[in-house]
Amino acid sequence: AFYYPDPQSHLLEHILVDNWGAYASNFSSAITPCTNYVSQRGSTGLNSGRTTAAQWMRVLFHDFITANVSAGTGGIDASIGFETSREENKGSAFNDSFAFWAPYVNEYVPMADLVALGTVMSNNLCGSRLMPYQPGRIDATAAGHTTGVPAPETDLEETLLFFDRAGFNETDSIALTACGHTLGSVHHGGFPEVVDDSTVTPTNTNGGANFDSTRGIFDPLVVSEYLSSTGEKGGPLVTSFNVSSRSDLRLYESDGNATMQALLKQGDGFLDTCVDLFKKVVNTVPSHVTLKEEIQLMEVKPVNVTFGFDKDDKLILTGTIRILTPAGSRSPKTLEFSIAGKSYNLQSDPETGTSVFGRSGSEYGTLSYFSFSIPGSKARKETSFSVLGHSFSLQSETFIYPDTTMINGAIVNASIATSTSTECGNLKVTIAVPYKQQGTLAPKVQSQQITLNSKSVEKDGFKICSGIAELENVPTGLVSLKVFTDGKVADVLLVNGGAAGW
Ligand code: HEM
Repeated sequence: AFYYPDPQSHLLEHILVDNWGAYASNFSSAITPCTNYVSQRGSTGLNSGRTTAAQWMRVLFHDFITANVSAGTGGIDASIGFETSREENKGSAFNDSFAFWAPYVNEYVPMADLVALGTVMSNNLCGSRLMPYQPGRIDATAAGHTTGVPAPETDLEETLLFFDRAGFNETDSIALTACGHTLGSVHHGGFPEVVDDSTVTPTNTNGGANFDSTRGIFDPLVVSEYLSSTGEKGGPLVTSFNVSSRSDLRLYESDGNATMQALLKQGDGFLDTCVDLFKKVVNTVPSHVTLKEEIQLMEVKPVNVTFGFDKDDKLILTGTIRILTPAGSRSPKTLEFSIAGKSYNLQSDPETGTSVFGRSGSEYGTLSYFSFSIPGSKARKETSFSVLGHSFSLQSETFIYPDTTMINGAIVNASIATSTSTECGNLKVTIAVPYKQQGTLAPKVQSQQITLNSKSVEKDGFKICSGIAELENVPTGLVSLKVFTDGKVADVLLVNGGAAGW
């Protein structure tokens, strides 16, 4: 199958862009609306007083703040998953978030990239600016050695030391804390020393006391309400009945409120400041990690493109083209698809989706989809096709045949179509599988080889080689198969999106 521009960028672009409607990634729905709590269903969730979009940012903060930038250790590496029993990481955010993210982990998407992505999504969907996103983080295999997360009772000096260790000066620490504390709440359930039980009600069962009057909107309100002592007055870490729990007050006042005043003056520019600071946080990684290029939005994106065989066992090339139309423009009803000097007129599918990309004001971009099925006689031996002047590469020499490549429980069946002159035994097939692991809710990816039988069948001039393998356990998410010819990857197939609904 073909993933543009590559499997990793495709998967992450899908989460970022395909927000709602047809082919949506289920990632966005967790924080739609932004007050949503995804970890409990129905009225239990609605009345929980918890906010998934906020939890995701708190997870980022706790994974990040134990970074020691001068030693090059820690930062965004998902080590927080191993550290949830530490007193400094109390609260439900960590396990809730990792449980939701776990099905999205696979060979191309480590948990650490999802920790970063969670905050990017919270910014993108909940009223902030679109945040740039670079993948390439590497998951820690154990808890980090460094401890020390600021808690409500931590004194100012130590709080600033923790931030400094992670590369943040006083001004940026104040601003980052205000940016984080524009979403969500402090909960009596977890922090009774900050919030008393008066907040616990049938419609707020965990007793969430909000940081500002809009707990689901990324806005500068936390700053203005703090400075004017209106609304939530900066929230429980400013106003707590327990003076020693007023950590935000101590921090904001540490420079005589100069930073908070400056943030207020910025107006909506506060959002740009937050994006810059969050960018620094998500990109704080251990020194052995090099982040990759930013994920680029694809206005024209082929998805699910693969060679296969039709009911008469003839080769076909199938897939769907996704077109993003910005708000205010009309999405196309037809589309020209060109291959081998011939053009095909595609009709749009009835179902469309929407995206924060292409957004203008309160209107979203529209995603429309155009399915295609091209006879193999036209596509075979071609090395590319094109749509709206964008060219996409292809090959049909050796491919994983999706119809008979599947996973049932822990059993994998793989089929490879290749030239009739190839020996099945000369093809190498590997599978990378995410499994549960001890000590963290983050799955761990392991690879193994699939041996192909020497027996084969023929279809439309191809030899089909097959093999079966048993996995050590049932996968927790998407598995990736690769076929190699002469030591080079000839084709990749992503199988079994599962709960993540890839
Ligand atoms: C002095 C530093 C900080 C302290 C002492 C602190 C402390 C806390 C506490 C006690 C909570 C309540 C958690 C709960 O009840 O579930 C909380 C919530 C939160 N914190 Fe902080 N925090 C600090 C800085 C930050 C920073 C820098 C960020 C973001 C980058 C951040 C993001 C959040 C978010 C989004 C929530 C809401 C979580 C929810 O609603 O579930 N915090 N913080």
